[in-house]
Formats: sequence, structure tokens, C-alpha cells
Amino acid sequence: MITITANGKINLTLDILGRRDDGYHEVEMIMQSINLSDKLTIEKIDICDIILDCVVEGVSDKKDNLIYKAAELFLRTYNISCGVKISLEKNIPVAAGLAGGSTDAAAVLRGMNDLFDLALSARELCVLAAELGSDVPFCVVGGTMLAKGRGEKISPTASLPNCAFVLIKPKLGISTAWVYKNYREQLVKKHPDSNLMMGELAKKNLDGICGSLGNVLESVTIGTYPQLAVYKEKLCLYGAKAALMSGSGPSIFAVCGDAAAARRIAVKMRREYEELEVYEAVPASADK
Ligand SMILES: C[C@](O)(CO)[C@H](O)COP(=O)(O)OP(=O)(O)OC[C@H]1O[C@@H](n2ccc(N)nc2=O)[C@H](O)[C@@H]1O
Ligand SMILES: Nc1ncnc2c1ncn2[C@@H]1O[C@H](COP(=O)(O)OP(=O)(O)OP(=O)(O)O)[C@@H](O)[C@H]1O
Repeated sequence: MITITANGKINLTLDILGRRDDGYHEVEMIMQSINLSDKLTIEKIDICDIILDCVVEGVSDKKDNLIYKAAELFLRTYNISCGVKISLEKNIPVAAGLAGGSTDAAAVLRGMNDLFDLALSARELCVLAAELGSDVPFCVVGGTMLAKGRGEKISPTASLPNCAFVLIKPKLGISTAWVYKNYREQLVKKHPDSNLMMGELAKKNLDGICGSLGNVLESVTIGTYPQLAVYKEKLCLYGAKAALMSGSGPSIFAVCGDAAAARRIAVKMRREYEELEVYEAVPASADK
């Protein structure tokens, strides 16, 4: 039996460079793992089956769960003739823009690699991961990465300096496909510059990093749900250095100098907005 931690992620930058023939968008983004995480337990079983123990609202416990798909892909690719039972402890909010499903799938690949002693490299796992979803290769490796292509081409960047995050999750579940489908370049006021962000990361300049945050998908999700802009403003008013939507949303993360500052802001947000789930987190480093 093996237990794996599956970290969530935020996007420090997210830019769309164009639409591709395969229906996906060409992206350029800097992704960051956070310690808000799910826990998966994987054990071998004698029958040739995949048993999923997942009791989470809004998440299927059937074959359409990314965990199931990842386990099936792994067993098939490596001709493994026994089965697995996988239990999920869900802490990352669902359909939030924090890669909840993607990180669970990545954890299954990493965990089964260890459980079956295959010693596959991160690069080999990332090939499988890309079949499961655009964010899954990043979630296999974690840390701070530049992601290109449809998100699956990852390369490491300098890591964040010490800081902490407040994350808020409004009671909205947003479909990633819907957000990309409704993206209109002409509605974007400013595109983030990933090179600039990488320079600030290399200098460990938290203020510069905060000044370089940007996500073009805000134009769709915040354009549709303007209340999200109010939460962003409030996070900054309460002392955050900056706030940005993560991924396709609706979660917003606020960057704070340290955990004590994040705690103070989280307390105020919880008190003022009962409709929000509020989390505190810190950056997580790479797994491999
Ligand atoms: C928004 C982000 O989370 C930012 O990290 C990712 O770009 C989305 O990654 P993901 O959830 O792993 O996405 P996938 O499961 O691969 O795709 C979900 C849907 O989003 C759209 N999609 C996704 C990635 C991409 N580069 N272009 C797209 O247009 C497609 O309609 C696709 O059907
Ligand atoms: N293991 C899983 N955990 C969470 N959601 C899952 C899982 N498997 C499938 N899903 C489905 O995936 C959809 C997106 O949920 P998820 O939490 O992955 O969103 P997200 O954080 O916005 O993803 P991303 O940031 O990668 O776009 C939901 O409809 C959910 O039911």
C-alpha cells in the first residue's frame, strides 16, 4: 500500500497565443504547486479490476473519474495483470481552477510507478500524463514551471521566494472547456509576460512577481461573474500584495509576504463573506 500527496496548483501567468486545429488553445503559463492537497492511497488487489473509494460531492466514483482513467492507462500500458484499489481524501475544491482532478491523476501515475517498482522517469510518466489532460504533466512534476503547447510541455523556472497565499473559492463550479470556448482575444486588456515573470522569479523579487501576475481567462470568467473582481479588490484592501484568478477560475489567490499576513486576511474574508470557502497555503516544491 502506498499513500501519495497530490498538490493543487495556481497559475502565476496564463496567456493564450492562439487557437489550434485540434480545438485546444496554444498557451504560455507559469504554474506553481501549492500545499493545498488531496491524499490518495493505492493498494494492489488480486482481481483484475480498479476499485475506487471516492465519496465526494460533484466527483464521480465511476470510470469517468480521472483517477480511474489514470489507473486504467497505467495498467494497460505496462501490461500489469493485477488490479488496484484507490481511496481518495479530497481537500482541493472541485472545478475550481486548482487542478484537483489533474493532480489526482498525476498522483496515481507516480504512486503506481512506485507500487509496481517500474522506476519510470518523470519524462516517461509525463507522456502518459499528457493523454489524461493538459495540466497532468505539470502535476506529475510540480514546483514552479513554464508550460507551453496546450500546457503539457513543461520546463522548470526559478522557484518563488518565501510567501503565502490566501485562496478563495466562490460557490460556482466553472467548466474549463466553457471558459476556453468563450475566450475572445479582443476583450483582453493586458497579456502577461512570462519572460518578465521568469526574470522576477530568478531575482526572488516578490513585488516584481506580484507586478507580473496575469491571466487572460479572467476576461471570460470575471467578465461573466463580476463579483469575483470585488473579492480581488477586497483581498488587496485587507493587505494582500496582489490577487489573481487561478486557471479557468473561479478560485482567486492572493499573494502575501508570510503565513501570518495570509492568516489575518483569511480571517477577515471568512468573517465578511460567508459564501466563500477560504484556504491558506504556501508554495510546494517539485516532486521529482
Ligand atoms: C485552465 C488550465 O487549468 C490552466 O492551467 C488548463 O489550461 C486546463 O487544463 P486541463 O483542465 O487539464 O484541460 P484539459 O482537460 O486538457 O481540457 C479541458 C478542455 O479545456 C479546453 N482547453 C484546455 C487546454 C488548452 N490549452 N486549450 C483548451 O482549449 C478544451 O476545450 C478542453 O476540452
Ligand atoms: N479525481 C477528480 N477530482 C476532481 N474532479 C474530477 C476528478 N475526476 C474527474 N473530475 C471532474 O473534473 C471536472 C473538473 O474538476 P477539477 O476539480 O479537476 O477542476 P479544475 O480544478 O478546474 O481543473 P483544472 O484546473 O485542471 O482545469 C469536474 O467536473 C469533476 O467532476
